[in-house]
Amino acid sequence: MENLISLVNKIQRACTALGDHGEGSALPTLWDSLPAIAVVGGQSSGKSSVLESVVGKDFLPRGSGIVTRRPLVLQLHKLEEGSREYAEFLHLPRKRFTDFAAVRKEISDETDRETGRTKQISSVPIHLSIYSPNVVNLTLIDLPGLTKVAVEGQPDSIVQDIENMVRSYIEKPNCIILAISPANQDLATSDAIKISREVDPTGERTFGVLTKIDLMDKGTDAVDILEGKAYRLKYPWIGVVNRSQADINKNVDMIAARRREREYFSSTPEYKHLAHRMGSEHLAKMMSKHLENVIKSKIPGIQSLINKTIIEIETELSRLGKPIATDAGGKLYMIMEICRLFDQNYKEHLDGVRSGGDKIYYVFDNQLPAALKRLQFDKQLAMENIRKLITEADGYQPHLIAPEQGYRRLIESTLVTIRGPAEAAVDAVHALLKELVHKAVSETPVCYFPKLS
Ligand SMILES: Nc1nc2c(ncn2[C@@H]2O[C@H](COP(=O)(O)OP(=O)(O)OP(=O)(O)O)[C@@H](O)[C@H]2O)c(=O)[nH]1
Repeated sequence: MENLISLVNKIQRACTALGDHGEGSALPTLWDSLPAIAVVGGQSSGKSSVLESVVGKDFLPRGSGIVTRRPLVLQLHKLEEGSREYAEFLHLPRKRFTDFAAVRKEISDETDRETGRTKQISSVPIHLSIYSPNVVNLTLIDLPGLTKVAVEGQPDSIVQDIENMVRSYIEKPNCIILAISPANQDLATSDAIKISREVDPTGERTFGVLTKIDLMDKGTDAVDILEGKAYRLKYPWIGVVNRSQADINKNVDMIAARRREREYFSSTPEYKHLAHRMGSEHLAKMMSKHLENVIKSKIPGIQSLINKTIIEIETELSRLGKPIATDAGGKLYMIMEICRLFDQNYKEHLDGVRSGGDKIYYVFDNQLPAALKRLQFDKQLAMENIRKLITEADGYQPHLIAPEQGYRRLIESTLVTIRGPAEAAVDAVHALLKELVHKAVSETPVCYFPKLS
């Protein structure tokens, strides 16, 4: 079963390498059909903290304002006990990061590379794989935090842009939504619950996570929510207690934080009875199990989509013809070869080896003579007209030998009459030659020709 998640991880990486980020990709998109878990929530709701707790490592950029500005596809791979943990980015294939502070820096730098050092966002994801004995196999997508107002340096559209980006991920039926809401705020105002209700009204694929339980006002607790009495979702709510800002400042490590979280739930009287299904470790295990089940149910569909895509791409490849040589000599040879093949086909069409050349003969043998016959030469060459033209041509001078000027005028005026049919014949032959060029192009096996108009 664990292999299923790794398999989907590999397919996701292949999609990104091929530029498939879902809708809008040039190729048929496979990305959209792969199940994934997207983490959504308002800014400072605790998304990064949840992700770090699940991984058990400090590795996400922190700071005030908007920090996550590109989707982060985080693939967790479980290693055998005792193995050394490391991280890898898809955009830096052969580089292993063992220092997680460097991972954090690379996420920031890579975000800046795409968006510039502005506070803009981009929907092109960063792919990070973490290999560790302390993780479960899981793929999570961290998305920018939903916000209500643009801060300085951001366009007014940022609020809507973030919402659109988040929506584009979570509205896909294959997306499992991890909706993060802070317990110290009224759930009715939770951005995560609001947006996930819109895209998943039945709650089939939404998991509610309640953070900051330790920060609730004295005398209040989250028992009603965690027991599913208030804000019922299809799956039970999971409460977590992440590191506070003071803990982060004091460099409290994640393992200690997880231990403290366990102790918090098992020793707080209100939550004792729920302790077995609370906390980041439980969250990670449950999401991994759920992801596996979803993948299992989607495998036949994914398989048939891959097969269909392979067939489509192979057809496209064979339509494109032989691969093009990379060196100048090879390219020149290929161009000459294509020209030669085209030339041969075209000539065969004209010569009658292939069809089409006979239509040109028909124009001269039938169309043009028929049109000429329809002209009224009788009127043009009537004695009366000839006499008039000849007389007018010489003016007051008597013609001595032959009325040369008159003959010329007569021939010129007759030629004007046949101009129309002659031009129609030229146009017809031109159209036929173009048609033969198209035919010869389509019959030339290597189709690298620019589209002929
Ligand atoms: N005490 C306590 N503090 C928490 C908890 N969860 C998060 N925090 C603190 O809340 C602040 C915001 O948490 P983050 O994890 O950065 O929130 P975020 O949603 O990723 O924020 P953005 O990236 O800005 O959208 C940090 O100072 C955390 O230490 C919690 O369960 N308990």
